Parts: sequence; structure tokens; C-alpha cells
Amino acid sequence: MSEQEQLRAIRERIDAIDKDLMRLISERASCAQTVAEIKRAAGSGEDFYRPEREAQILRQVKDTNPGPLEGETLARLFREIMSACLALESPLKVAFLGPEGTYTHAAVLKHFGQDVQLAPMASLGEVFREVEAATCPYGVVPIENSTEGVVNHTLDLFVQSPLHVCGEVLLRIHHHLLSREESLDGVQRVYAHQQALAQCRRWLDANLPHAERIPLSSNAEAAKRAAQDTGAAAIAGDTAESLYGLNALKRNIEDHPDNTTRFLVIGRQESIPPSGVDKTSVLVSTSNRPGALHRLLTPLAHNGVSMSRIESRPSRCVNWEYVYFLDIEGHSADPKVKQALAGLRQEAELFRILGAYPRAVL
Ligand SMILES: C=C(O[C@@H]1C=C(C(=O)O)C=C[C@H]1O)C(=O)O
Repeated sequence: MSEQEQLRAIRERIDAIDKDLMRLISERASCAQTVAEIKRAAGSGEDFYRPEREAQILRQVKDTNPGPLEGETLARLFREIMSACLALESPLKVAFLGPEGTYTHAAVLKHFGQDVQLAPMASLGEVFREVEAATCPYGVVPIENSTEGVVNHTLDLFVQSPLHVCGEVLLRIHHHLLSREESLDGVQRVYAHQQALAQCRRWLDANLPHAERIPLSSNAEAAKRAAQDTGAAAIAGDTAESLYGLNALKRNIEDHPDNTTRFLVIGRQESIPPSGVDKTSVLVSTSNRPGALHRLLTPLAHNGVSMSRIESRPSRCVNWEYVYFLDIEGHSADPKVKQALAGLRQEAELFRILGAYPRAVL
């Protein structure tokens, strides 16, 4: 067979596969519609999103991937198929720290897919309020960064909010220096979110030691300003770069190449059923007595439950008293986690399960 004939044959095969894919995806979408009809008929409300089921499907795709595509790549494609199917049932509206172009925006798309309805908010407080007021069923907020640590404002909002955690998103963060200027010599001011300035501190010290660093409410806001301002640059990501038509004077200026931010999905649902690979987040406080924290955490050790994170924040009620945020491995409904939590509850003055939710898959 000549090269032309070989190519024609393989392209015919690809066309036939595409037809099959189209038929199968449409059949899958009809099934999702039927799920919605069954739930509506049973009167079980308009809440069709099932995070634990989505996590299981994505995990299954990664675990049974036959190749040659990467498991992560195949899971991303399935993420979009599910997003489109869910939008057919009922479009999902998600509040996040806007404007469009923030890293939180990118986290929303990574977790929910492209078919989500975006509700950009001006502050983290507004994201919480929007979800509390049921204007949006879900919100996405940054919680910690691998270089800069915890986002204190988010933790403080959790202390006062009745909302629950129903998912987590991990996003590799690449920062670029974006500007209307043609070269670094023209940059006198750098706008960015405080976290981004901190994550690029060494690069800025070495390359723009004399430029003023101006913290703003978000990186997208910084990009917007840099687009209007001569002599200015912004630190922001890919989405902001294309959205605000800026040049990347330098890409990937983050001090740590594996710079990752973790986001939480917040909602009003009290608990998400176990997906098989889950985490539980808990808020506790204890009196300021010797050994109090040790006693508080003992039930975790006794039940063989591992804690992946502990953060403390001032309680804001009494000086030098703290609340602790714990992330533990497993779901609050797993027998040993349940037992550990019961012990913790007895030792703690304040005890609240913020949520049990699937560990990030993508
Ligand atoms: C189809 C369902 O609803 C939604 C859509 C899903 C999908 O497309 O696979 C999975 C979970 C839900 O978010 C369901 O409840 O199974």
C-alpha cells in the first residue's frame, strides 16, 4: 500500500470511531437526563451534582486507562463529558474569587469542567455569603499554597460560617510577568495579589529590585490595571494573559517550580457520601492548658487515623486562645475515623466537622 492509501485507510477508521464516540457520548447524555427525570419524579430536589460519584468515575478512568494517552489526560476528557452531562440535568452555578482570569477561576474549571456557570465575586467574604444565601450552590476558595502556606482569610471565614467543605482542587500555579511594556527596563511597578508577590519574591529581588510592589485584591485585577497603565506589570497566569491582552515579559517566575495551591469547594450540603478515597476537615478548639493539644490529638493516634494538616488561628474571642483546623485521612463515616472523631469531640471545647469529601483526583 502506498503512503497515501495507508493514510486514507487510517483516516476512514478515525471517522468511523468518531461516529461511534458521538453516538456513545449522546447515549451517555441521555442517561444523565433520565437520572434527572427520576430524581425530579421522586421529588428529591434540583441538586443533581454528586461529587463522590464524579470522583469515582475519574479515578476509575485513571486506574483502568489502557493507554497510549496519559491517565490524567483521559480523566480531563471525561471531566468535560461529565460537566456537559450535568449541565443538561441542571446547570451548576459556582461562586469564586473574581474577576475572570484568577487562579481560582482556573481551579473552578479544573474541578467542574467548562460547562459550569461562573459567578465571579469581588472578595472571599462575598463567595461565602453568596453560597450561604443559596444564590450559588457551590463556591471555590483558596486555602493553602505550597510556598506561602495557609490563606488566613479563608480559615477565618470558616470559623464564622455554617458552610461545609465538599471537595478540594489542587492546581499547579505558574506565574508570569505580564505587561504592555516591551522589556523589563520599562517596568517601574508590579501589581499582584499578596500571595503571588510572596511566591515570586526571589525572582523580583533578582530581576526587578527597584520596581515598586503593589498588592491588589486578585491577580486578575492586577492584570487589568497593568493593561491600562504604562510602566506597570502584573503577576498573573495564562487565563489573565489572554483575557487582558498582555505580553508575557517572562514566564514561570515562581520561586518554586512545583508551586501548587489547594482550593476548597464550599457548599451547604452537610455531608458527601464516601467515595472510597476521602478526607475529613475538622475545626476544633481547646483550653490553653499544658498538654491540651496533645490530649486533643490522642484519639487520632489511638485509632490509627493520620492527620495530613494542622493549622492554628487566633480564636478572636479570647487573646492567645486558638482554633485548630485539622485535615484527616478517610471519611467521617469510616468506622475508625468515626471513633477518632468521637474521642476528639469529647476533648475539644469547640468541635465542628467542616466536611468529608473526595480527595482531589485531577
Ligand atoms: C448522572 C448523574 O449526575 C451527575 C452527572 C454525572 C455524570 O455525568 O456521570 C455524575 C454525577 C453527577 O454529578 C448521577 O447522579 O449519576
